[in-house]
Amino acid sequence: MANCGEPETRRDLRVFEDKYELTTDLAEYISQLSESSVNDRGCFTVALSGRSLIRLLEKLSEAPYKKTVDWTKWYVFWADERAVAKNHVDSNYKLTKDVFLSKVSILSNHIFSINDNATVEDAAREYEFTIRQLVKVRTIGVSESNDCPKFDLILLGLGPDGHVASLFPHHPTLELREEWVTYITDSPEPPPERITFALPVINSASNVAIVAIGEENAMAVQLSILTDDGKFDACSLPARLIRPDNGKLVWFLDALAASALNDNNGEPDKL
Ligand SMILES: O=C(O)[C@H](O)[C@@H](O)[C@H](O)[C@H](O)COP(=O)(O)O
Repeated sequence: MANCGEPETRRDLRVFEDKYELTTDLAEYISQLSESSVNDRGCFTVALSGRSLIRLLEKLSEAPYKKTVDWTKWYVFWADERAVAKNHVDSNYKLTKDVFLSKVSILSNHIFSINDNATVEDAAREYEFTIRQLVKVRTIGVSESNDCPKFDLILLGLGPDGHVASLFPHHPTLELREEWVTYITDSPEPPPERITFALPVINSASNVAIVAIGEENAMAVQLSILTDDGKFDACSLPARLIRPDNGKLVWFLDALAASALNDNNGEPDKL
């Protein structure tokens, strides 16, 4: 069993009555980060993942955000993608396009989807190369502590097994330190072939949000946020390894996903 080290517990928890309240606050959070990044750096780089999480982004295509967000300054990436055609129902790109990208005015040359015409190995290498070029010209920032890209925001869904992006429990990808983008061919959830950001890239972001909805995620949420007792194997729960070096981590939870938290191991913000 690999030992990935144990993150210190950091809790910025936002717990909402239901998915609708969560969606409203998430949209506001993203729009505020977009505004501050555009003010500070002239652009906003965001990497997406998840399925239900991506569906929540539809809120940003509605009033007031459709008009108030400076979409032309957005650069969109995927923290993970499935190795399927871009028009396949399982494609994260397709889902994002259908529910969000097709409804806002992000420039098409600012949308960095992953090549669906290459092997996963080549697609991962190509994607990392693209990101390296954008870091060179500082469209994507660079981490102060290593040479990793510093995305303004990385949005992560959470699987009931504690996976984030396509980083699954006990998978060797959790050990990667040099690669920025990697691939797997043995995903425990279909489809088996996927491309994913490695942990150092996620942990170099300025902001990371983990979004979990529903009772099926309650145990993974509880174990991810649980105070370290020194014995917990973090690699059994990749979400525990999300610890931005210099950035902020926020958990967005609906009441069902937060239902296994209690006063001893979590103190959700009162909203
Ligand atoms: O392509 C994927 O399968 C996703 O990126 C995946 O890894 C996701 O993060 C979790 O399955 C939970 O996602 P949701 O909670 O957003 O559905």
